[in-house]
Formats: sequence, structure tokens, C-alpha cells
Amino acid sequence: MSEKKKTEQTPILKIEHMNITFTQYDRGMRQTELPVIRNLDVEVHAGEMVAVVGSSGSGKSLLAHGVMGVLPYNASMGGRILYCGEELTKQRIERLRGNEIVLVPQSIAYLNPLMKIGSQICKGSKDEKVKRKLRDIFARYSLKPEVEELYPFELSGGMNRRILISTALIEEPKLVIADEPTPGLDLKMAKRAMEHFRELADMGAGVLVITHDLELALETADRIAVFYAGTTLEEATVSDFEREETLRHPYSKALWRAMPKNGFGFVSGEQPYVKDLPGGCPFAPRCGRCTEECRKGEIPSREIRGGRVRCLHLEESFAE
Ligand SMILES: Nc1ncnc2c1ncn2[C@@H]1O[C@H](COP(=O)(O)OP(=O)(O)OP(=O)(O)O)[C@@H](O)[C@H]1O
Ligand code: NI
Repeated sequence: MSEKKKTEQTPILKIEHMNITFTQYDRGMRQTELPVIRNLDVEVHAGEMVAVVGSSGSGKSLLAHGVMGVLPYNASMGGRILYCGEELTKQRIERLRGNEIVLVPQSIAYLNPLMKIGSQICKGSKDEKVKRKLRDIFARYSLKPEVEELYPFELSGGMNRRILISTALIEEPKLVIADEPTPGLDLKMAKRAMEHFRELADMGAGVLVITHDLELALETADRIAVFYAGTTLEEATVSDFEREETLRHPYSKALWRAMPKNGFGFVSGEQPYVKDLPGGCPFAPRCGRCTEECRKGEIPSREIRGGRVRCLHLEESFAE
């Protein structure tokens, strides 16, 4: 699909200024607020596969759960989620969840331990069409037909992971959100799963894959949202990742340098825990370009060369 056509269409999913905050009580029963996701924007169009790439604990699963309407009771969410141009209200997501909008959850603990694999995936359906689709999916993921009659505890972790993916993909979803769908899979299976998501996008669905594996994402996705400490620092096309110079944010550039083919570059320091988040840019404490300005207030998201970025130093780095 051409870039132009893409921007003219209403996105399947549009997340605007998403905030997710936990309310906690400390020992003195004092209430504290823990802002885990702040001001996050992401868009997914029909026919597009977007990968949200971020490290552990950055809030990726919460982003998925926020869209699916399954946040824990002590979390509150702000901002707007639009599905096909209309607000995705609680009632609407409850209706669409599991059919038009599917989640591939991060943990295989989401499988029902008391239900045989076959009926679990087909959700009890006896429909011949569903059964045929199940057989196709099994063949694709190298699962023998006998597996249908087994329970999750009888399968290995990697097999259960494939079952989890199959459970979501037996539907004909318009929007797929996959939360770390590949851990525990060998490289061949991981690639097969990503290619399966790619196919769903090519058939017209919007696909949002959440992962920490940038390299795998670059092989299959169209765009990458670089996620760090609860927000997106950059949205770039996959081709922007071919060279360090075409990337916009210093953190994305650091991720680029850390890829094996680019020399395993190392950036010192750690992603801050939400409680200790500095004001301003969350990457500031680790950034070579950081100035006083970066540590003050919110860094606005700006559009530059067809992507988006939150960084104050663009003018000098892109004087070209
Ligand atoms: N119920 C909760 N109460 C308080 N804090 C929570 C709760 N659930 C998650 N968090 C915090 O929110 C942050 C983000 O969690 P989340 O599971 O979304 O991270 P993630 O990016 O998916 O990590 P991983 O790669 O390990 O799956 C973490 O720092 C976690 O401690
Ligand atoms: Ni997670």
C-alpha cells in the first residue's frame, strides 16, 4: 500500500496520549500514584504491522491490556483509544474482544489447564470450517493432529506458546495485538509466527506486535515504535533502521548500534524504574546529547521525515 493511501485512511487503531497509573497504598496506608505509561501515541492502519519494541518492565504488556480493556483493578487509564475512527469504549471492547480484536497474551498461563487443546482453540465449535482452519494452523506450526486431544500440561512450553497463537488466529480478526509472542520458540518457529502475523496484515488486518526483539521485528514489520520507560520515543519505518543516520532519537540510535550486525554497541546505565523517573526525557540520564532543557517538562512529539520523535536536539542532528 502506498504511503499516501495509508495516511488517507482511518487507522484501525489510534492511541492518543495514553496514560496508565497504578494507585498503591504504602505501609502507612498513604496513597501513592505510579504513572507507568505516559503520553503514549501509536497508530496502526489496515494492512500494516507495527512493532512496539522496548525492554523489560517498560510497560508493554500494560499497553496491550489497556487496549483490550483488561487492566488490573488498581490501574486507571487516560487518553483516547480509537478503533476504526470511533472511541473504543468498555462496552465496545467487551463485544469485540476475542473475535474482531484478538490478543495473543504474553503468558501461557492464559491457557485453560482443564480444557483439551482442540476445544480450547475452537472454543467448543463443531463447525467444519473452523476444524479445517485448525488443521491448517496445526500444520503450519508443526503440531500433530493428536495434540487436539491433549491438555496444556502434557505439552512443552514452546508447544503451548504455539497453541496460544493458534487460539487467537482461528478467528478472522481485524486487529491483532500480540504481546511477546515468540519467547520459548526456536528461531524457525519464531520467524514462522511473525510471518503469520505479517500474512494477517497483508490480508487487511492491523497488527501490533509487542516485542523486545528488534531484529525479528525488522524482518517482518512495516513500522517500529521505540518504547522506553512507558512512552514512545520514536516511530520510524523499518527502512529507517538500515542506517543509524536515518534514525531520529539517540535511544533508537543506541538500539541500532546494539544490534549484532552493527557491533553490539553498549549504552551504559539502565532504564529508570517508574518510581524514579526523571522529569523531561526519560532517556536523558543516559544520553550523550542531553542538556538542561531535556530534564525539564514534557518533550513534545514531533513529525520529522515521515516519522515521529520526542527529542529536543533534532535541528542540530538533522542539519543535512
Ligand atoms: N498490578 C500492578 N501494580 C503495580 N505496578 C505494576 C502492576 N503491573 C505492572 N506494574 C509495573 O508496571 C511496569 C510495566 O509492566 P509491564 O508488565 O507492562 O512491562 P513489560 O514491558 O510488559 O515487561 P516484560 O518485558 O517483562 O513483559 C513494571 O515496572 C511493573 O512493575
Ligand atoms: Ni510484558
